[in-house]
Amino acid sequence: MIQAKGLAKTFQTKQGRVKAVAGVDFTVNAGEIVGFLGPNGAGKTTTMRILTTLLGPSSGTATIAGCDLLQEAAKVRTHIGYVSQAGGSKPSSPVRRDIVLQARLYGMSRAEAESRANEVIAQLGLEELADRVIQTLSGGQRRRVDMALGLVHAPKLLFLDEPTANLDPESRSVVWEHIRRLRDEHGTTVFLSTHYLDEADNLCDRVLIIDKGRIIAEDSPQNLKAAIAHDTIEIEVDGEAARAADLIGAHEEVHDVSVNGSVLSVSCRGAERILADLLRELESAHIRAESLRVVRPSLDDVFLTMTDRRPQPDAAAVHA
Ligand SMILES: Nc1ncnc2c1ncn2[C@@H]1O[C@H](COP(=O)(O)OP(=O)(O)OP(=O)(O)O)[C@@H](O)[C@H]1O
Repeated sequence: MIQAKGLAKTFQTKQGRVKAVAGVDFTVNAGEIVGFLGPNGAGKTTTMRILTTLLGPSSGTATIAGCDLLQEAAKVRTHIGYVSQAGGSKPSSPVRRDIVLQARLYGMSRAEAESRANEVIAQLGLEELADRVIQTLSGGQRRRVDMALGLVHAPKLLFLDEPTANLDPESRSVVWEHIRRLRDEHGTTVFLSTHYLDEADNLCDRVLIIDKGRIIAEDSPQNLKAAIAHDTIEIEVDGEAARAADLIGAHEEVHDVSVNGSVLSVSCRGAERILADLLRELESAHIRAESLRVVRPSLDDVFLTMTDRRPQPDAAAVHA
């Protein structure tokens, strides 16, 4: 659905040249929900604006829904929807009227526009709100109206710029549910930027991490977590914690063991694979495990490590 090749954008400013996007290559397949992550100023919005034909690249190209971004920009626009962070709704308009107007702007007759408005209103659960004036809606409700506007022409591909920024947890999960349904029930491909790593983890099949204008990682949240960060097993033992730490530290899959009172923190790969081994070792040394807990790495760990916000011994391997 998206194939970006060497996309780059340099802005000319009074202070000099700003390389916002430094040559990105990536693919988004039909039916995927892909998250675009990166720290402030990494180049997310610039890349999105290029892909949605709002900004010309300095170099590189892309194919969007089978159309060439540069040669067939008008055709690209018929296949995509874009919901910017600011949204596109008119605050003083009632919901249905704004959606019908948007459909008319896409060239639909009044009857077609009204029928399509009813479809997207139902799709986004806006039936009860259809006659309300947009400025009276909550942030989450308004975000769904913005999405309805972006979907009015039934695009194959929807770009969402930080779809749940500043929403409360409940509104966020409602928006997530609608994004999932868009993909599951309508086959829409979704490319979204987000600052929320839990959003990427919960919602996205794959994430792209961009930093300083370059894509530095591209994989499923699960694979990224497995590649970058260790699991931690916390084991509470009944005495002889130092001897237990020596025993466990000798296991080849164990990266590090630290001791705090009677609790061992075991940093390792594949906790579930080695847990039984570790418990057997302790048992044969007559050390009882009182309790244990497995702590999984989060996508935050991946992000902080990959964007060099936190040093990690294995980061270089993933960068390579
Ligand atoms: N029109 C412009 N003129 C000059 N520099 C720009 C322009 N637009 C963006 N930039 C610069 O390009 C870089 C990337 O900006 P961009 O908005 O794409 O980042 P972002 O990843 O979307 O950041 P954020 O998460 O803060 O929205 C930044 O250094 C920004 O200051």
